[in-house]
Amino acid sequence: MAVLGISLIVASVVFVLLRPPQWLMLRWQGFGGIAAITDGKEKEKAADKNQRSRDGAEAGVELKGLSKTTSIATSSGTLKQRQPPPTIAPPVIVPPSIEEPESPSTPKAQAAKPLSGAIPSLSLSADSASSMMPPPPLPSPRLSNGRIPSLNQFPAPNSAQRARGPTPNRGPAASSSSSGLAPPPTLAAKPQKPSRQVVLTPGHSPLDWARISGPNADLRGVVASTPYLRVTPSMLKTQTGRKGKDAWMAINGKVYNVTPYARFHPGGVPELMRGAGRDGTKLFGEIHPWVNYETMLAACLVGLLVEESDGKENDMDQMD
Ligand code: HEM
Repeated sequence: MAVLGISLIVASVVFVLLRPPQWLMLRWQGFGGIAAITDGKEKEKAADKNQRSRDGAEAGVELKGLSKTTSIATSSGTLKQRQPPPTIAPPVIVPPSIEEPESPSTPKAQAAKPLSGAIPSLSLSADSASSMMPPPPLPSPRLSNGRIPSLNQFPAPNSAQRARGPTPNRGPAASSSSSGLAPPPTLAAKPQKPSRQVVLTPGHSPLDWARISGPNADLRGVVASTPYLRVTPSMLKTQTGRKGKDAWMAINGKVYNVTPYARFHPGGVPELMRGAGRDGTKLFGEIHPWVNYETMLAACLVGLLVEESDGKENDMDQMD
């Protein structure tokens, strides 16, 4: 029984091989893998070419005319050989010199001749490169000074990330234009200028001044029982620190005796005396507006700066 079944299968296979049905032929044609052989001469020729095409298929040779209708010609009445479907060859470049004119009436399989055994390969010649992706753009032209322009500024000057309008003033460090981490400007910010401080004599440091000008200290230079005075500009003008008199200075409406503080002044005595006998509010604010003069000179407060007429009408002792 098994022998009978195997025999039937073998007979079927032999029959299909010898007389392949039409639908099977079309499918093979779709794969481009069958060629017709018309006579015995061509049969041998094709067999030889098939062998070479199988060898050359891996090398990228092309079978021409395979998409055209082919049939198994039986002009001689003999069963013709059928070549197996070749492997799908990768796209190759066929030089025009090996193209042969085809007759439209006699489609036939034709294996492309191998290029003298050489394996076709892609080349980067000018012709082939023209159909490829264009190369990346060349770098920007050099500047007049020969240097390649670079993005040393981020964001770029024309970037949308850059704020419009003039560059905001971020304090003294903004002039360097390289640091955006400068502290925000405040009224207490200290400008970056060369220091004009002087070397204080021993015993005249800020700590020494804080010690001697404590809460209970009285450094006004007047009789201890004297109340706060109403100081007119003419009175203030006489207190210049010369001719044995103390130096008074008005700052924001308050009059201080700055003589005790002079040798403790970090800016030096001459600088301090520039405001002696006058209203030094503007001068003081131009140099060091951050200095807490009210606390430092609390023990030196003489009185209040008043108008000239107020000083004449009222007695200085009546000042509160
Ligand atoms: C209005 C007259 C004054 C002038 C012309 C003057 C001038 C100066 C100058 C030039 C400096 C050095 C600034 C620097 O570091 O380069 C300085 C520092 C200083 N002055 Fe005056 N000063 C005056 C009044 C005062 C008064 C009344 C006080 C008292 C509260 C005072 C307290 C200080 C302090 C504490 C410093 C050190 C500031 C710091 O290190 O930041 N100055 N002054």
